[in-house]
Amino acid sequence: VLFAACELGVFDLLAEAPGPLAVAAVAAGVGASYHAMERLLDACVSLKLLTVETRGGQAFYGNTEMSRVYLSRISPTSQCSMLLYMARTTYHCWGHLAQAVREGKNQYLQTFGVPAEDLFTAIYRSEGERVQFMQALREVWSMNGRSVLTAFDLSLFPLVCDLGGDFFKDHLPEADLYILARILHDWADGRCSQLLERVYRSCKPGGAILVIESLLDEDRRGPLLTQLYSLNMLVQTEGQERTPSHFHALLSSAGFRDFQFKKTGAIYDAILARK
Ligand SMILES: C[S@@+](CC[C@H](N)C(=O)[O-])C[C@H]1O[C@@H](n2cnc3c(N)ncnc32)[C@H](O)[C@@H]1O
Repeated sequence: VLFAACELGVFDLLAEAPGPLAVAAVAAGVGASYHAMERLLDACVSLKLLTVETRGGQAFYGNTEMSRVYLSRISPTSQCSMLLYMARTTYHCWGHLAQAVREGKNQYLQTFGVPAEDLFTAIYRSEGERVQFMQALREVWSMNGRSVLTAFDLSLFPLVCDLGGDFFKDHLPEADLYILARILHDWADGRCSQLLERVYRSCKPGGAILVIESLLDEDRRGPLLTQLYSLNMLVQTEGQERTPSHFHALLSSAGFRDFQFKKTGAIYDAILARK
């Protein structure tokens, strides 16, 4: 329901309207069937995605505060691109979850007919898909960027490296701080170790690595969102979400020390380790 309402532009139309709109106006505004739109809007109301008020026997629909802030494209904290990416890509991969659990691997071949030996060739299987994924990735930082970047005092590290090129093969520049946000969760332990060892070798003495990921509780009993992300990593990548001690083991075997982690209380958490 959420995906369809986003895809149809219902939240955008309501965000730009001077006030709540009747079904006919919404259906005409987004080019949809009246009767079908009425059902979608009513489901959105029950899901607390929309408000409804009745005047003169007619229902008028508007955005809830949450929809206004996160679901309309004109909002600076919009999450629309991520929702569209989830609707068009992630959701389809989840349809093969049972098979992913049987095989222990992602479902690009079954879902989209593309082999996933080279993971990001499958993820970026068309230019449109690459652009959609990039736009989607950016959005979360409008909500969660501040909490991960203020988790530690980063003023000690003047030269920061955002890894580009092919980080498994290309030369990595020397820097005081390397930020790996949502990178390690794409990869199995062996590939993570390979990358972390490369980062360690390039890192200046006294420098650090900042890993930004959604951390599982040490006993793996939660948070539910992170457990679901970990299943998402199964259907879409070669990786998983990890506990702090799992990250500690990976980082310390690459040479890093002084491991610290901070749970931010939001989706993504932060880990800092020093060379
Ligand atoms: C889940 S995204 C995270 C992107 C960004 N750090 C963020 O948090 O928004 C993983 C990123 O890793 C990049 N990537 C995958 N393989 C790579 C490689 N071999 N070298 C460099 N970047 C790579 C992808 O292009 C993608 O942008």
